Amino acid sequence: MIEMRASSFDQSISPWEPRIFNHELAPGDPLRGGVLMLGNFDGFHRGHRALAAQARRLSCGRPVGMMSCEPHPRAFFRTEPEPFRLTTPGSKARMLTGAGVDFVYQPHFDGAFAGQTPEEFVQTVLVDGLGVSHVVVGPDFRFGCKRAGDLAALRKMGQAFGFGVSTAAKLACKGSDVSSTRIRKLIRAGQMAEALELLGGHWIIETTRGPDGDLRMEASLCQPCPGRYRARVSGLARSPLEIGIDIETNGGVLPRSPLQTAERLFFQITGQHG
Ligand SMILES: Cc1cc2nc3c(=O)[nH]c(=O)nc-3n(C[C@H](O)[C@H](O)[C@H](O)COP(=O)(O)O)c2cc1C
Ligand SMILES: Nc1ncnc2c1ncn2[C@@H]1O[C@H](COP(=O)(O)OP(=O)(O)O)[C@@H](O)[C@H]1O
Repeated sequence: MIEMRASSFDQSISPWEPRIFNHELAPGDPLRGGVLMLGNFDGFHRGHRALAAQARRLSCGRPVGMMSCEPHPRAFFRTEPEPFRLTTPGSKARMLTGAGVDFVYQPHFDGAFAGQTPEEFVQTVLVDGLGVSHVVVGPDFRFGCKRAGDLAALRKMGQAFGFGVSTAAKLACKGSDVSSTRIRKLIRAGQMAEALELLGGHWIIETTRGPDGDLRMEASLCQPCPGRYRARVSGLARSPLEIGIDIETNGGVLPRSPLQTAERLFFQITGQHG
């Protein structure tokens, strides 16, 4: 376990958003041969960012990718009360900006995908489908049918198939691991400042405009306590960069400054008022 420091991740590279796809890579695709991080990466918190920094350090110019299943396995298996997600695919891509991640492999998580044995997943997805040269996982990463595969199994298969496997110590804050579950609890409990610290300083939420014209958080997103938050909004030519937003109990989002009309808006929450 490594205790978190104020600026322990590298935000300096890849200012663009990653390429997102859910299919295998054709022979000759420049993304084949990459370094792939495995997990779900909901929220892309500072533990995830530490893993991404490690993948980037190992890459030596090879593409860096992230696997991120859709829907989230916890939604598929109904092991988490909804709504729980910290990121939608769109907001996760924005959270990834600047983190040095070139692509997101986003397979559809269904019964057939979940039913693959660890060996089938490695052979079909990692080796044949993506042609990975290296994978990076946290020490507790599990994969394959009934979560049968672990780090030791992955290392063994890496040797057999000729790809490298690296891990990183879990990043911790105040003595406990940084995790998506911990951040969800903080957000629900109204402890936004601490949640934002673990997320790396900001949380990007996706909103859509309902038939009544009001903005609402995407239904799958974890609901913060109602209240006023500081936010930045991007992609609107004539709108202020920094605004206040009120988040209501039902996930309604009311900007405190007039904004141009848009069907879909991403707000980067940076703090809470009062
Ligand atoms: C090929 C593959 C198959 C999986 N099959 C299962 C499964 O049968 N049961 C399960 O709970 N999770 C399965 N998972 C999901 C992961 O183990 C998943 O990350 C985990 O359930 C949720 O992780 P968390 O509890 O660490 O958030 C599978 C993942 C992969 C990549
Ligand atoms: N605090 C952390 N430090 C380092 N790696 C982490 C941390 N939290 C998760 N990981 C790793 O990141 C990958 C994605 O983890 P995931 O299970 O999606 O996140 P979480 O555990 O936060 O729900 C996995 O390989 C996991 O082991």
